[in-house]
Amino acid sequence: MAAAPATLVIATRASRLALWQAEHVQVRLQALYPACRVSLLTMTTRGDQILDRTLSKIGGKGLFVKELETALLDGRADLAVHSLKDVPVDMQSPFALSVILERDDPRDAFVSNDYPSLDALPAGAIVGTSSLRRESQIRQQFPQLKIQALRGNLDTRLGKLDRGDYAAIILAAAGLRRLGLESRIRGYLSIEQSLPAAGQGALGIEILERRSDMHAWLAPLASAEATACTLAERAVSRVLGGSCQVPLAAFAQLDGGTLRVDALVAEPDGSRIIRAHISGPVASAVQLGEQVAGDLLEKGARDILSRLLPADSAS
Ligand SMILES: NCc1[nH]cc(CCC(=O)O)c1CC(=O)O
Repeated sequence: MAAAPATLVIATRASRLALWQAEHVQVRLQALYPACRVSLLTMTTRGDQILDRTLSKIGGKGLFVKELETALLDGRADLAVHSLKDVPVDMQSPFALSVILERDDPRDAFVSNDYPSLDALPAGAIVGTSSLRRESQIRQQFPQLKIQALRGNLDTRLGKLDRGDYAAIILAAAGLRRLGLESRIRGYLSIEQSLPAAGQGALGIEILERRSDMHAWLAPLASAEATACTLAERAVSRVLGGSCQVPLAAFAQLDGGTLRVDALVAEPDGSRIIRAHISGPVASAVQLGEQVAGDLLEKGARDILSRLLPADSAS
């Protein structure tokens, strides 16, 4: 292995969640390499600046990653820390996802000041989420509720709830926990009730592919379990051409040496949800994900995707 690094610079977005994640990795790297100076390079991305339109209409998750990648290319930073959920599945050379860290709670959380759960909401109550994945699953189970868009960082979203714009909002439990906001969680949507997004709750570290020194330095941070699970989940999204324009969920769990992968594709209005699952050896994580995606396509996901995506990107 290469000699320990003298300095490491972590590129990060400026949101409180991004900073928590970057600082978490900073602390872990500092513990691994006590003599190294590990610092943060904080930047505001295009995705952070655009608050008035829904993300799915303006080009999606890549918006949050581009500026950070430029810093890697310029040599201003050595690594970028991301919520894995926000990292495009088609990451390409010269960039690489080097390691995936241990996963936090992957579930979606129910947050409300007035109600304990989705079941308790009266007909017509407004639930905030901008995720088509969450929207389709909630609409199928609770057609009497109204779903309305909810954008902004976690503090902004909670502020909109507190202002009374929504009866309840749905957020990733992991993000709330990281910001010390776990007390805002009134309940959890079970995995069955709201199948999570690929990578939800896990952190990924992006570097330049050619930095073999960085790969070696980061390797001790990897979680074998989270890596296997999220490889399968991201394989599902890759085959289905996943983006935030598609209600798509993929979640894998490891039980001994057996990986179980669950996935779904839905009509945004929840009128139809196509599900598939598979179990197999953890060493075949990617193939298991690809197989589940193939099952979904055969069961009707192809029709849904071809309507939701431009003709050439639905496979
Ligand atoms: N979509 C934005 C985003 N990206 C990562 C998280 C939370 C942390 C995670 O899921 O890993 C969130 C907030 C949310 O979905 O409520």
